[in-house]
Amino acid sequence: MRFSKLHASGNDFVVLDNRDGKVYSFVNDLRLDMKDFVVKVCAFHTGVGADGLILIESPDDPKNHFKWQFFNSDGSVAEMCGNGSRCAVRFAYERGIAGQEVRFETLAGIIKAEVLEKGRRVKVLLTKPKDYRDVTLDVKGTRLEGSFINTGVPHFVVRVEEIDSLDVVSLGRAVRFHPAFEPKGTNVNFLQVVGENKIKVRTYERGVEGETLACGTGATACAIVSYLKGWVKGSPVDVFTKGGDLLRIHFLPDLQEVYLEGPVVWVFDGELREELFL
Ligand SMILES: N[C@@H](CCC[C@H](N)C(=O)O)C(=O)O
Repeated sequence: MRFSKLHASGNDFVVLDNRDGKVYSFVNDLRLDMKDFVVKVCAFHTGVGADGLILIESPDDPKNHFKWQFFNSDGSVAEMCGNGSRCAVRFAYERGIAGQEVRFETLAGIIKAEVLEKGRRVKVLLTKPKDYRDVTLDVKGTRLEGSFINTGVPHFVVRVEEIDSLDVVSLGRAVRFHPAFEPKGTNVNFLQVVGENKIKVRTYERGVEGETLACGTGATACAIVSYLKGWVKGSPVDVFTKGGDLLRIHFLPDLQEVYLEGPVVWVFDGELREELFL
């Protein structure tokens, strides 16, 4: 089973072309379910290793170039993934599934994207931010006065003064499973303002259950909350990620359009063997 490995600012994904349904046949023939398949493929050391897995499928509406199924590395399905979108768009562009302007179907709605620099950069029009509210939590003896916002998937955002020394995994896990966000939980983002229209972000990701090197919808959530709180002046906001890459978040003043832009790397192509699943 052919696969490709791409990463967007260190948020890495296994991408498979499932337009002919072959991935489902492969999984069924092995008497697996998709969750088992995803967990084994995404496992570091014993699998390919990735934060998530993306299936590229034929669109329901022919006006769109493709539909995707997005899975976190724990096998859970997420409605959307900003960095995964950038990888999926690069894959579709290089495989001739789409041109420079791309439209694809997700559980969060139709996502439009633009291919830049022959796919080495991709700019994605995310879903309109929604469900914005302030949230105060007491976790592990710490009071977190933050905000909740949905930028395609749910995000909790809190500003801190010193981000590098933060125990993101411990605090992040406590917030991710907090009753305030039941039943589906939330991604957890910490941000530090590091300049005019510049923030640094670290993210504990739902479904990866750990800190990732970048989170696109998380970076966007932090940029939008920073704008709404007046911590930055406006668009574009530069987001420095854990992995060191810079993501650029563009948006209209009324937030009717919000874009995530950044680099994409196509790492390698490979072949999944059945023995991985035995
Ligand atoms: N890394 C992604 C977010 C992927 C989904 C997230 N883990 C969730 O389950 O909500 C991004 O770049 O947005």
